[in-house]
Amino acid sequence: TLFSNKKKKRKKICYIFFIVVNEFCERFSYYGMRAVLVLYFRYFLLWDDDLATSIYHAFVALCYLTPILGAIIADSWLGKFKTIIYLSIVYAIGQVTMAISTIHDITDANRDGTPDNFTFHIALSMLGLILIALGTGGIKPCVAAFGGDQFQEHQSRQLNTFFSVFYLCINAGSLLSTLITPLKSVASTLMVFIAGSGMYVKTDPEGNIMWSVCKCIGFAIKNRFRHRSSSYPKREHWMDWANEKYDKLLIAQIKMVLKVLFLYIPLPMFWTLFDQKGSRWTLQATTMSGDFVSILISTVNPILILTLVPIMDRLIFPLIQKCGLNFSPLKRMTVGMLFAAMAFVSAALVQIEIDKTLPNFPSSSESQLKVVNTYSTTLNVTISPNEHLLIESFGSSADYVTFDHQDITVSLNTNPVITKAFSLIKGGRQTLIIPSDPTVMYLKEDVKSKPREGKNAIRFVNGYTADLNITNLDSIEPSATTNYTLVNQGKRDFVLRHGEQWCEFSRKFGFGASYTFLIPSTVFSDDCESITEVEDMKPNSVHMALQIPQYFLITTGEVMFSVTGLQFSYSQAPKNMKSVLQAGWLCTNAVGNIIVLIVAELGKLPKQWAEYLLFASLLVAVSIIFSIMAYFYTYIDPAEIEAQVRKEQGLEPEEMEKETLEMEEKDEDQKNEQGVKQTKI
Ligand SMILES: NCC(=O)N[C@@H](CC(=O)O)C(=O)O
Repeated sequence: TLFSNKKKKRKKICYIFFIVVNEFCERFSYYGMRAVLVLYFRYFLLWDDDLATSIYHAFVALCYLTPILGAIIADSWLGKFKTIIYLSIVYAIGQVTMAISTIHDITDANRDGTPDNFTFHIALSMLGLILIALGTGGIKPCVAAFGGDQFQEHQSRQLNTFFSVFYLCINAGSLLSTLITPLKSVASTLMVFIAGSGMYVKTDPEGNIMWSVCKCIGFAIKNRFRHRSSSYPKREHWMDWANEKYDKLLIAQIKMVLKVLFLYIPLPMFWTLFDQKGSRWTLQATTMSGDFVSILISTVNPILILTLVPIMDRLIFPLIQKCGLNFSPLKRMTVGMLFAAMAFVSAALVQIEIDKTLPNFPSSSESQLKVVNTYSTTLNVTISPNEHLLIESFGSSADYVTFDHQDITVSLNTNPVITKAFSLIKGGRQTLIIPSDPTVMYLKEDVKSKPREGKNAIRFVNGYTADLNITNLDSIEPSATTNYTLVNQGKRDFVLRHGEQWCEFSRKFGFGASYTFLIPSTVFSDDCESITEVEDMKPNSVHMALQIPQYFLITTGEVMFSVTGLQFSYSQAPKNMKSVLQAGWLCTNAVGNIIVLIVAELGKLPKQWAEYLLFASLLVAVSIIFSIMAYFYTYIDPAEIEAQVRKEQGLEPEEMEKETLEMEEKDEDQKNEQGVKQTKI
């Protein structure tokens, strides 16, 4: 017996291995594609930021809505195993379609590097994304539930460990996807999963269960309405009004599912906060300093998951249990929400620090102006009505001057005095460039937000007497100013050239700054030494490491909330509705994403830190509601309830046991048979 038990255990570990590796590959493919999706929208399809972000969130929301479809197919029709296989094929076709849509040569007849028919690429990529959403979402509730199905009722500890390992694999896949190309992984996902085919415990679908559930609920509501008069005796549960027509077992199962789904109502709020990691927090990072921005953003969550899941599972939860505290799944989920709320408080504190260092940008009714003087002497600049600035040659005004009107007149104390009228841009920042010939002074528009991704915006004013060529920039005419160019952090070299003459100019950049470099007429004679720099926007000074606490808190929250939610959804579902409840759980994520979309569309509060605090407070309020709901929830053992109902229906427990034994034996025989067949092959 001992030998055969050990053998069984080894066999189980082996086929669980196929399932978790399958999940690893699938998540690798999904996250790898998702990581470059916004970039594809921005730089290939040339969509603006808002459209790219909205379509991205809509796609993510779709990926979490399609699980309902997958669950219906699995539980009512194909069974989980076949659903996973077929929808994985759809998934692979989606990835291939998406990949083809990125080949610009298909419509680039003139070979200029830009597709000629954007509609074709957009249509193809949208089709690809829909297929991917159908594939990834469709299989998602089935894979988790299918993994759970491999365990027997008494193996609840192993089941919990399975879900933790499952979650680890999800995040290992997502972590690695940032390093390797995702396409090949869909094919490997399928192969790994099929490889374990002969070993799995496959539960058969039980007819069109969803349709029966809907009909049964509909009948209960109708019947209750028909018997609304007080002369009819009350029933314990409103679903009991379906007793006249429907099987007691089905009604009991629906009651179990509805009880859990009701509990899910407040949960999308957690995901609303969680999903802002990829949007608001990423934007926050671009206003901070530190050279690990992209690595931090794409890897910190999975790395923390890989560390925290084992710590929680092996250390924290057992320790809490040892202290005699009952840290039930719903309590864990509540604490998870509170951690997410704390993460947003931490984000608000970081934001307050960042705000202290941010420039004072103009409001929509104001205009800001700075003055740069490349004239040969110091100038006294008067801007009507009462702004007086003294600006040295090859220098600038100390900071931007803010006006609440747009029409200004500028006077220079040259001989004769030069006066010129300008109209400023409302809500904009501009620089008045005074060239060597001040009569042609002109306005140049400045950046009015922090350069993206921690880059630096730089431009040059040519005070040299002839055209100049600067590395990577078009040639600049005398007295002209280039448009901004974005440069990365670190040391950058620029070569300035005019005919045979040249000099090299080096500059070390931080993050998120903006500079105007003034090139004097002596530039070649002093080997670029005399180039002066005007700081239009200071570099970011709050270090990105300050974001680590918020990532740590939200990931701790995720481990408590998401891993537990996954286990809870499986354990509280009746056998024939496991995938349906997994889909219900995933839907909370979809709704969370949709809320992010709506919030983004409605716009933000004027202060970002206030928005973070608002979200934190909302989640605290929601977690209080959830804890009250959880207090009234009684954990159930679906198998026990089903057995009890069967018993009430006249099926004796012995008969049931016999039936189960027979089924298990049949299963075992089937597997042995397949094993023999495989060996023969
Ligand atoms: N750390 C993100 C993560 O693990 N996400 C999971 C859970 C989910 O999105 O519902 C996943 O990608 O499956």
